[in-house]
Amino acid sequence: MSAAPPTPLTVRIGDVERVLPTVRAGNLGRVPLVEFIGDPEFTNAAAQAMLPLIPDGTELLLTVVTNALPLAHELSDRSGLPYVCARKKRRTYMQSPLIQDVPSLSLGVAETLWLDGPHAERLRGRRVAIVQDVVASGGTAQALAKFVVQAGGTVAGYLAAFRQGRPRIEVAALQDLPGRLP
Ligand SMILES: O=P(O)(O)OC[C@H]1O[C@H](OP(=O)(O)OP(=O)(O)O)[C@H](O)[C@@H]1O
Repeated sequence: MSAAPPTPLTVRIGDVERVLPTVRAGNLGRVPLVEFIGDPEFTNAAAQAMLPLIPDGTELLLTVVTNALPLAHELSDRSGLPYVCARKKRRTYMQSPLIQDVPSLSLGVAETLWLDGPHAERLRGRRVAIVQDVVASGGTAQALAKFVVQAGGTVAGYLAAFRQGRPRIEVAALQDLPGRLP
């Protein structure tokens, strides 16, 4: 007998509704997949709804490629706050980049984040909010927070469109998603 097909999870942000596909992710098993890339309507709705989640006193947003980037861009545009983006690959043009490892327990892959030196410089002395599409274990958020501290800034807080499961940091999110699906 074959297993029953997974029940799709439907989310709604403002007027925009999406059915999230279900994927297998590392040792998490099946999880709902959030994709902002290629979906400006969903991205814009999330960015608009996230505006009130930006901590008071925030001077700059910090995010990371890939899926969080369009969201942070729209949030920056709407809030008027500048943003900086960490990468997941070292680029040849980077100058004295800061480096942080993310030992991702949830997705089952370790990752290295790179923040170009001139971008790191923009964090110095600033109150920085960390922006993500999804926070699951919180490992990526913690690595981004280390960049802020390394660069001489302070972490104003963490915000995400979705909180998945039980992250090890306190994050303001629009909605909760199950950490794993049955
Ligand atoms: O809280 P954590 O357990 O660290 O997981 C959260 C991260 O995982 C996802 O990224 P993904 O690895 O899918 O990369 P992508 O955005 O480059 O697709 C998501 O976009 C977050 O950045």
